[in-house]
Amino acid sequence: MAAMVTDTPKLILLFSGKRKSGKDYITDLIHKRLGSEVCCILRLSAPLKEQYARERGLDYEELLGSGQYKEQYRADMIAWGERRRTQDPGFFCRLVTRGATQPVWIVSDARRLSDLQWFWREYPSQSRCVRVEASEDTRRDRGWEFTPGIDDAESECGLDHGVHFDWVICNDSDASPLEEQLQGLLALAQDKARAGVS
Ligand SMILES: Nc1ncnc2c1ncn2[C@@H]1O[C@H](COP(=O)(O)OP(=O)(O)OP(=O)(O)O)[C@@H](O)[C@H]1O
Ligand SMILES: C[C@@](O)(CCOP(=O)(O)O)CC(=O)O
Repeated sequence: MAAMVTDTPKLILLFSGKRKSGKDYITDLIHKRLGSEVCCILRLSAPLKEQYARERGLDYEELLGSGQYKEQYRADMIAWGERRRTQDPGFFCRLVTRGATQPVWIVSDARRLSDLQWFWREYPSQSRCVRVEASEDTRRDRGWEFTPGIDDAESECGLDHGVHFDWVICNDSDASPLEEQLQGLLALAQDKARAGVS
C-alpha cells in the first residue's frame, strides 16, 4: 500500500485526561485500528522525557511506560518541562509535530491550555479535543494514588474547565465498550484520511 503522505494533517485528535484514565491505552487502540499509514501518535512528553533522562542518566523507555518508575520523577519532570514552557509554550508541540507525515495525528497527552492553543492556532480546522475519563476507583485499581503537588496542579487540572471536548470517552470497566464509544471518531479519521491521500 502506498504511504499516505500529506502536506498538512487532515485531522488532529488532542487527547487529555487524568493520570491512569487510560490515554495511552485508548490512543494505542485507535492507532491499531487506523494503522501506521493513516495515523501517528505524538506524545508531548516524549522529547521532555528523552532530554530529562539524558541529563540525569535515567531509563527513557521506562519513563515512557505506564509503570511506577516514572512516578518517582513526575514532580521533577513537571517542573523541568514548565521551565522550558515558560520560555516557549509551543516548544514541545513544535518538536513532536516536526516530521509527522500521516494524515491523522493523535496527540496522546495534552495537559495545558497552552498545548491546545498552539494546535488551535497552527491547525484551526483540523484540531479536535477528546477527553478520557475514568473514576477515581478505576484509576486507583490501575495504580493511581492522589499526590499533592501533582494531582492538584496544572499538569493534571489545566484542562478541567473552559475546554469544549468534541468527544468524551468513559474508560471505566463498566462503561460501554470502547469500540462502540470510538465509532464516530474512527469513522471521521478514516474519512479525513481517505480525503487526504495524495
Ligand atoms: N480499558 C482498559 N482495559 C484494560 N486496561 C486498561 C484500560 N485502560 C487503561 N488500562 C491500563 O491502565 C493502566 C494505565 O493506563 P494508561 O497508561 O493508558 O493511562 P494514562 O492516562 O496514559 O496514564 P498516565 O497519565 O499516568 O500516563 C495501563 O496499565 C493500561 O494498560
Ligand atoms: C512531565 C510530564 O510530561 C509527564 C507526563 O507523563 P505521562 O503522560 O503521564 O506518561 C507531565 C507534564 O508535562 O506536566
